[in-house]
Amino acid sequence: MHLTLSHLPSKQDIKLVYPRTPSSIDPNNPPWPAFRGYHTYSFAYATMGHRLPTILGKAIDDVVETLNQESEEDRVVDLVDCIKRMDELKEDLQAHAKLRPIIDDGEADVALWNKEIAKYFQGKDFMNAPWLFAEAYKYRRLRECFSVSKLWQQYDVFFRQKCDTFSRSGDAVFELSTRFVEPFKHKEGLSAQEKLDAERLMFLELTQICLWGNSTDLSLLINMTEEQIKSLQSTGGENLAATEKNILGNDMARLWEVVRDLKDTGGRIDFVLDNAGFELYCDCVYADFLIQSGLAKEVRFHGKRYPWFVSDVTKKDWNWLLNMMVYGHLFPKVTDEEVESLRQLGLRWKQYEKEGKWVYEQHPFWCTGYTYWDLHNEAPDLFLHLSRSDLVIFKGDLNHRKLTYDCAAPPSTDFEIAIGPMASAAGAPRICSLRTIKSDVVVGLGPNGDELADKLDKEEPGWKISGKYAVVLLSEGRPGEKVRFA
Ligand SMILES: O=P(O)(O)OC[C@@]1(O)O[C@H](CO)[C@@H](O)[C@@H]1O
Repeated sequence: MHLTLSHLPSKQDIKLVYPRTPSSIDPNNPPWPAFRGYHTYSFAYATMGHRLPTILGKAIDDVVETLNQESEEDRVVDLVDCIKRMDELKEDLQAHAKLRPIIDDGEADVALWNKEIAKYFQGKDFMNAPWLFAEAYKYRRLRECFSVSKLWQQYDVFFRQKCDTFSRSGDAVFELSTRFVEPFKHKEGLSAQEKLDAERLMFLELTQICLWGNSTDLSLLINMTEEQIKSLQSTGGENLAATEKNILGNDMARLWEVVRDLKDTGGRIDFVLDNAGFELYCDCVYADFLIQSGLAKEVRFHGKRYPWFVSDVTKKDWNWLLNMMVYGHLFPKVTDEEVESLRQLGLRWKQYEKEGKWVYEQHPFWCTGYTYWDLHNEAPDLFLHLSRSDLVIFKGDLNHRKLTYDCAAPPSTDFEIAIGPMASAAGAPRICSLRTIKSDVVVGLGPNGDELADKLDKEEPGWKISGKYAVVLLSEGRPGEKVRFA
């Protein structure tokens, strides 16, 4: 039957109003429209449909390599079961299966995961759940493949890749170690103002080194040649001056003022880490300067409890870096002086750890699907802990996505608005996001940011994922105010 309905009202052009009101925001409904895997031609789609299956395929290859080197039957059998579970996960991913609860494998985050799935993602699948959650969920399921095993619970499928990339970064590693092996000290005869100026210049250059150190993120650079890696990691002064123009939202001058004001007493600075290997090494060079110059008396590094988004830092990666610097033979064709510079640097960093000047931490919240808008509610202990810091530096793209709820906020949106409670809750610390832009969300570009983004969309398609551009954004927070929980 065919109805002719010519007298009904015409369809309305319904306009949703963004940002959503705070009470209607939840993990399935971010403040601005979510990125979802089914948005064909988006980076979310490319990641969910292509990058993640490729990453999983490579991870399976890694486990097979380990299996082929194993001799004990019980270990072999147990590892074969891990591979079966990984195969199932890959099938689920490719079939866009529904997101099931995480098996209770004794990890500290099981309840957080399953609560979020039950409350917001019942019936959702890998493609129609928000990209950030679906992607994080995949890494949690990968963890489960091993955590339910008897003998392979701590196995890291990405460990080989992380070590390889660092060992291919020799030029940049020695460029920095030979410059920073001697503890920081001022030239003779400088006035107080000249000393401060020298510290400011050093701080600004090291901030850029720490920022661009993030360019070599393994999950994106699967097929890079050594030459390409070298050019990305170039740490020379000229290169840094040229790259500053690629920082599209740049609060570095204010960042220096914040850090400078800590000088009298020496502050506490926290790094929420991103990638292992070269990026972590750059973070440590930066943190070393903060300690040496007296700007910080304590640096806390926050890493992941288990392998995460391919290259994120775990405690094992942290230990590996420091021990390789002191004892390793990673780099062929190096001079004795270069080896010694790296060893001295490694020894100094280990000493900081012994003295409690550097502390490595791994709160379970960092490996959940929640964005940092929920940190205050879902990890109050962590919020309280961060609120006592003088400055929390979030490294990299993923942390930036989590700070900003990974949604389509206009590029002109103020960073403080985009990060919600992490800026507005009482006691929120000062926050800085050091991020090379590698995915869709872009905020903090200033009043003309929307036009700038439109221009780049037209002239340089792919500018949001190339890692060529960056932001250094600061939120003042509400430090010193009493933290309150409802
Ligand atoms: O956080 P990082 O290392 O800077 O970048 C991580 C990344 O490569 O992987 C994610 C997509 O899979 C994105 O957040 C980003 O593109």
